[in-house]
Amino acid sequence: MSEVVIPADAVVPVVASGRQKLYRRVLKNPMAVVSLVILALVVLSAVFAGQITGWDPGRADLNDALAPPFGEHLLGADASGRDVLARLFFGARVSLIGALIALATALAIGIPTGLIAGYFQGWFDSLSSWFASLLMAMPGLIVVLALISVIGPGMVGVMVTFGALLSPGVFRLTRSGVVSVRRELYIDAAKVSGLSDYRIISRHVLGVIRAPLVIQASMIAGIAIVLQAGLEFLGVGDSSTASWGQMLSEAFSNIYVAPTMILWPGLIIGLTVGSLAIFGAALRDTVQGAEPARKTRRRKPTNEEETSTRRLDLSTAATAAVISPRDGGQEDIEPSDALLVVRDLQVGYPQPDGSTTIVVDGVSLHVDRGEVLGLVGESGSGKSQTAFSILGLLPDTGAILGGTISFAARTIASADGAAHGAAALRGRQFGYIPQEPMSNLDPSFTLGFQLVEPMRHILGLSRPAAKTKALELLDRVGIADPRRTFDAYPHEVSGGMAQRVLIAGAVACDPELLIADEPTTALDVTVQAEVLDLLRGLQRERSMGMIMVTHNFGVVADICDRVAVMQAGRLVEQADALELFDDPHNPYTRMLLSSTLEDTEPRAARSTRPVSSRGTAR
Ligand SMILES: Nc1ncnc2c1ncn2[C@@H]1O[C@H](COP(=O)(O)OP(=O)(O)OP(=O)(O)O)[C@@H](O)[C@H]1O
Repeated sequence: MSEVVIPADAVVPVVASGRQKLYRRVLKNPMAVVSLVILALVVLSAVFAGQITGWDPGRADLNDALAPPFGEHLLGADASGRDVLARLFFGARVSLIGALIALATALAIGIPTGLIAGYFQGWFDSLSSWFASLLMAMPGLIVVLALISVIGPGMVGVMVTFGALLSPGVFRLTRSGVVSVRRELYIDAAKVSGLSDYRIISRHVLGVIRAPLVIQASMIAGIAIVLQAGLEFLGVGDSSTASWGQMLSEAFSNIYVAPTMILWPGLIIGLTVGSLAIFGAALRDTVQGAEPARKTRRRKPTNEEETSTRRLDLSTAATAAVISPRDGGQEDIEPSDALLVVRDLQVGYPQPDGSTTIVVDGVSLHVDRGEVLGLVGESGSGKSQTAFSILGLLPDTGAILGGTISFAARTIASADGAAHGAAALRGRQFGYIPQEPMSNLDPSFTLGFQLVEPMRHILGLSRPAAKTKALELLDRVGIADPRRTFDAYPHEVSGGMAQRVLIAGAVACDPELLIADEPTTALDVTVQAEVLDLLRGLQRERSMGMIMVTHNFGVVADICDRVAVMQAGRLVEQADALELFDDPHNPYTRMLLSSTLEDTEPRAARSTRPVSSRGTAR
């Protein structure tokens, strides 16, 4: 069976305003317009075949046998005296319905299996990929001929079989499209906002493969028409109904007597299949031409970060073995009413050789209500892995190997895998602010849609109520023109605005715990301070607990009440922020402090902070 190949770079989302105006751009392409007109004429002639020709396609009159064109019969009559034009138009019905059946079957099998395999992967992916390869290796025509000998020449059975044999192409296209986006940060962001897998797949993933699927569908329809005509030509179709393949076969038998007879079915098959292919190509060109480059998942470190990391790397070896008196960050004063408690957390990645890479080891910390905990350390020290463990968003290859995580006195994660509470808390009690605002927004949807959707799903708000709340939130996070931003697509706003939108989204469902993963790193320095002010303001007015993941002690000085310092997956020191700045015990902490603060002063004076309920300065 011939495979329909869509180039990998066609697997791109139809985005932004491009999506709205796609049909307009397609209509500006002359090839697309011509092919659409031809396809429309074929469809109309099939639908109104009886009215247009006035002839019964099965009515034979030997007096008219092989009558020439432009007489009583516009395109002449065949060897049995049947009207060629009527048979062409009625034959179009057979071809179009056959193509639709094959197409529907291919899409019905290929799309769901491709979505599930690409999104969830695992055993289903392996099994379905193996099965798709098996189907593609089958000689399609022979399978269909064998089937016809068993079930007879009925069109439905034959075209369903064609569709099933063409479905691996759809499966592969869908799967590769899903795989290319499933690791995108905006998919993680959608998970964090509490959306179910079904909603993420239907809204964020399916949108990416919509355009390439349309292209693939046009090609499958063309192939189905050709294959069906080929079968009819070989005489294995239903001879009682007029069809293009049957007309070709009859014309071929009389080619020396009436050579023009072969022209009409050949022409209409060629025009229809060619138009489908040209329309698919025009659509692909339009989509690709309009596509802005998709942001990559991983951000390139800034020069400042690179320098900082290099500085840290030089001194890490010297400090690695030293643990301070406030060592290991082990919690000896964990309050009984703490909002979040992490005890002896160990996270690891099993390796193919049977060993396990431990990336977080024995981390214990807590966050009180209304408290900001800074989680600090150099790149690779395990900050994000700790945060993702709390959010229940570790990659499939990673696992919690030891310890527990409790939220509001309920265990939500443990090494035995018995507790999986984080998924239910995401978007509700847990809010998350990511590092790279742009990558965490789906380019296919407006910012407003991305704010409203979780609110409708999680808070059960109506669309107008969710929109009103979204506009209020946009106003609260300092967006100058909330309505315009609400209707904008991610590429139409600046990084700072995008981060404000994500902050609005993170607090939209009134979370109790906000986890901010280096929320200012990707922003311009002038915007960083404003975003920190905003976060601090929101955190205070809502009394949220907050974990601020950062490598920057300037940020800690600005916003954190307590600090936990991580090095190589372990906590090396944990203390009140004031104490830590005044008297860092651990050499690694001292080295971090000196490397971060050597060029800059903390922006806010710490003495201006209020005193928390636990008596720690903020
Ligand atoms: N999917 C993964 N598979 C294996 N190891 C991983 C994976 N993700 C992260 N790690 C490892 O876990 C360790 C901790 O990574 P983590 O992302 O938590 O660091 P980080 O302190 O947040 O750094 P950064 O500030 O650069 O984000 C690193 O050594 C990293 O290589």
